[in-house]
Amino acid sequence: MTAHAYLEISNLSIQFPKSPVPVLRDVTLRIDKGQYVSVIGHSGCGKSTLLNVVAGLLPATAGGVLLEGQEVNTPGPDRAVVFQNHSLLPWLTVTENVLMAVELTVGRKMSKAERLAWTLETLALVKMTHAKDKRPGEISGGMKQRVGIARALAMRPKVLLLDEPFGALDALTRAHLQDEVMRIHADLGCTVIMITHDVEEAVLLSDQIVMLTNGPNARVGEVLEVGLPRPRSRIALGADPRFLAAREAVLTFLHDRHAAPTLTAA
Ligand SMILES: Nc1ncnc2c1ncn2[C@@H]1O[C@H](COP(=O)(O)OP(=O)(O)OP(=O)(O)O)[C@@H](O)[C@H]1O
Repeated sequence: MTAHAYLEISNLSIQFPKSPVPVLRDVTLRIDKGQYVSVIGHSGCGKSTLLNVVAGLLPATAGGVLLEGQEVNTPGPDRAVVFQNHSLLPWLTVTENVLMAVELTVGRKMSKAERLAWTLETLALVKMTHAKDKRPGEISGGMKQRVGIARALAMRPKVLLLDEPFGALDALTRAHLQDEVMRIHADLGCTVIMITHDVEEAVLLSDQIVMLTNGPNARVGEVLEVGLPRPRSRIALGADPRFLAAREAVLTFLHDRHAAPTLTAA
């Protein structure tokens, strides 16, 4: 018998109750501790569904997920999710939004002062100290997403699950946040699974890119190892043949071999 990987998704199939076919079929992935893994595939192929199973928000129809050998079947602070739309509580300040997550998870054994210190430390990690007393309505979209990331990081999760975290941001803000997430990943060493539609983002950030085939019955079509050394600079990589080759491989998968269903049907 082979040893378990740090995070192991085994023969996972998901079928929603009223659907005649599974969304995902027989998905198997082995992810090492500290790896940054992106999942890419056409709209509707089941990326969020996969992430929700790892988060423990959705049960597997067949197969399952193991984290450090333990079966995942409920949500837990060891797996924190960041969604595309930050979902901050508008009546709480930035500090209070993060503090709430701390109080519900890692802060249970801390004093009030320790919880606040932990919260402020996490806000510093995402460079949001300057806006700690503002409410979500008073800060930009990019800043809200930073707070959403801080709220997840405040739990110091083993696995950070990012569901298109930069999808709603303009290109410049997006680039800044990608750089921040790369730095945080290097600093904290957490394992990351990120869903994205952006091929360059996937190559820039990831150790591994998991490409899903079109749904229903989506499966892992290919896994690309991105061997680019870290730390990575977007400027330097722009002309790096290894970066360009990785980008080309993902684009070929998505647009030649597994074109969007609407395109092939046309
Ligand atoms: N709770 C649910 N009940 C029934 N069907 C669902 C449910 N959630 C998702 N689906 C269906 O499962 C399929 C995969 O959805 P999912 O959101 O995982 O795709 P995705 O790859 O993340 O899409 P996108 O890139 O557009 O966000 C879709 O056909 C969707 O309609």
